Amino acid sequence: MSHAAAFPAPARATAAVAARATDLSKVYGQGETQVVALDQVSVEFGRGRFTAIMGPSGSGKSTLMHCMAGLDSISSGSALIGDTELTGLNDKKLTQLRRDKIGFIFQAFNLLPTLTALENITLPMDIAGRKADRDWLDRIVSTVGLSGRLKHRPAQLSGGQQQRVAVARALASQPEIIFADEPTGNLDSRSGAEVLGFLRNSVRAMQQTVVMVTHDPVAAAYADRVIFLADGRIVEELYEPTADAVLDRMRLFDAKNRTS
Ligand SMILES: Nc1ncnc2c1ncn2[C@@H]1O[C@H](COP(=O)(O)OP(=O)(O)OP(=O)(O)O)[C@@H](O)[C@H]1O
Repeated sequence: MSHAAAFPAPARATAAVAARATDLSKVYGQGETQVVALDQVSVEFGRGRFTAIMGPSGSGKSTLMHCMAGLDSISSGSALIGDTELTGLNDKKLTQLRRDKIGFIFQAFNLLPTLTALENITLPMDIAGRKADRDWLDRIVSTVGLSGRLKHRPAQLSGGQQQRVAVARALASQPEIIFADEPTGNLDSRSGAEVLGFLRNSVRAMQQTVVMVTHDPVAAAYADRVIFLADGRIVEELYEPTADAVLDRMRLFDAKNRTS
């Protein structure tokens, strides 16, 4: 009997996928003020892959990320993190899932000002009552280039360094998936490149799964794959993107929008 036959297809498919949306819809409001923010979106985020989500303002990028991360409820369809279906989880279970399986990186670094860099990095694990794996932590801290800065407080760090602390914090617990919302939006291009390079490294060297919302074609080019949203639907995908290829697609969508 072949190995393929020994492992049923759904189990193998699940193992390679860190998160999945199936016919996911999100509707805000009712009646005349109703907005369909996501319209039956189906997408898989492969484990150990770096995916960028792009699209015009209002196309549903943040909504997709928030629904997948259990930060917002979904109207219909399903959203899975690993094998866990988010719909039906109560608030306590959702909080646990976010804490244990998901890492977050936001545009505003969201560090606690009174804690040192190291304390910020280990905070989520401290709250969860989990001990950070020392070797893993050392590896993250040295890869992210913060070894000499661990006792500094956020105000004593540059924007790029602060965001690298936030990236290290997201990586510390080796989450199933990291969601990054415009992680370089507040950074100059050099600091942004450092943060993105580090995120890409964490995918290559540590098999981390990263999903990142961005408006920036240069940032998107760090990803393995770019998904384009328009009006709450996935309209295009690009693998191994270059900034130029991403820019071309964006221009194409703009032109289509102007003529439709
Ligand atoms: N809480 C809410 N209540 C009502 N409508 C909302 C809410 N949040 C988002 N929307 C609407 O849903 C649609 C998708 O919004 P979303 O924030 O996901 O877009 P986006 O692609 O992330 O935009 P941007 O690039 O501007 O951040 C928009 O039309 C928005 O106005």
